[in-house]
Formats: sequence, C-alpha cells, structure tokens
Amino acid sequence: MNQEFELKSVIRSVPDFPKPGIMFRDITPLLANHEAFRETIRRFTEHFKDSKITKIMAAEARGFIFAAPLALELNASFIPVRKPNKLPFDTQAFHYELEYGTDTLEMHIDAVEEGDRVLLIDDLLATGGTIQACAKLAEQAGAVVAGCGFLIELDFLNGRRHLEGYDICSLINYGDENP
Ligand SMILES: O=P(O)(O)OC[C@H]1O[C@H](OP(=O)(O)OP(=O)(O)O)[C@H](O)[C@@H]1O
Ligand SMILES: Nc1ncnc2[nH]cnc12
Repeated sequence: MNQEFELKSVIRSVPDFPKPGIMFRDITPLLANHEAFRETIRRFTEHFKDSKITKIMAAEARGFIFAAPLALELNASFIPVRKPNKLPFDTQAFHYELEYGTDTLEMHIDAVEEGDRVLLIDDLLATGGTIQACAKLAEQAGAVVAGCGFLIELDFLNGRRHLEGYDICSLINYGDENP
C-alpha cells in the first residue's frame, strides 16, 4: 500500500442507516483490511509527528479504534473520553447540544493537565459536537489542543466551524450526502 491508495475505496456507504435520509459511512471494510488500517495510522503519524503531542483524546467507541495505535506511534498517552457513568474514578464532564436535545461526555479528572499538548482523534467529523466537547474537556483541564484528526469529514455539515484555529487533518472527504 502506498501514499496514492484511495482510502475512500474501503469505506462502505449504507443508505438510510440508522434512519431514513442518512448515508452512513461504514469504516468496517477499512478495519478488515490491515494494509488500509495501517496506511490510515501512517498518514496520521506523518501529519502529527512534529506536533509534540503528549496525549491523544478520543470519544468512544469508534474514536478509540484509531487513537490507540496512533498513541503508540507518537509515543503519547491514550485518554478515553466516555459516555456518562462509565469511568470509575472522579470525572470532569462536558454537556453539549445535539440537533435535538443534549449529550454529555466525561474524562477522568487526572487524565489531562496544564502543559499537555493534546491531539483529538475521531473516525468521523459530522456536525462537530463530539469533537468540540473533547476540545472543551482538554481546555478546561488547562491543556492545549495541538490538532484534530479524522478519518472521514462530512464537509457539507461544516463541523469545522467549531474547530477554528486548530490544525485539522482529515483523510477522506465527502462533499455531499451521496456515495
Ligand atoms: O461530529 P458529530 O456530529 O458529533 O458526529 C460524529 C460522531 O458520531 C459518531 O459517533 P457515535 O455518537 O455514533 O458513537 P459510536 O462511536 O459509539 O458509534 C462518530 O464516531 C463521531 O464520534
Ligand atoms: N453519516 C455518518 N456515517 C457514519 N457515522 C456518522 N456519525 C455521524 N454521522 C455519520
């Protein structure tokens, strides 16, 4: 596998999942292809290798898949961000707005500290609510957000508007809802 490989070719688009009108971008074919998976981690590593990352934060569940191997490549800590009441120790929470209603993400209070340079990783950037919550958690703890990496970015939802000023690396882009 080389730098020219189209990672998009191993993403499966599933119409009307989980509800009518949504084109779901399924990463499982990429995960089943170890060369494509390795190439994904290689491209993130290449982008962020000089960013002096100390910690990588990712929200469950799909964010974990890419954040853990990347943390090993960048010699950084892996910090899991979880849905409420999953983490056993004291937590710091961030509540955020969804299209309809609100959601909450948590991390351990000692996970990130002042002086950390945090990389936020997720499989997909849609509206940006999830990654913005991770950024707020990092910044509330006194860390600097040194970058954001996504395997997939849904450009038409403009999640980037929440990430102004951050170094963003997205490996696959979809300009509209169709395959
Ligand atoms: O930019 P946003 O609009 O916040 O959407 C992107 C988030 O949505 C998906 O996670 P989901 O909440 O479906 O959870 P999962 O990873 O457990 O499947 C995806 O993995 C991102 O984390
Ligand atoms: N279209 C989509 N495909 C996969 N995961 C998503 N998370 C939010 N929107 C998504």
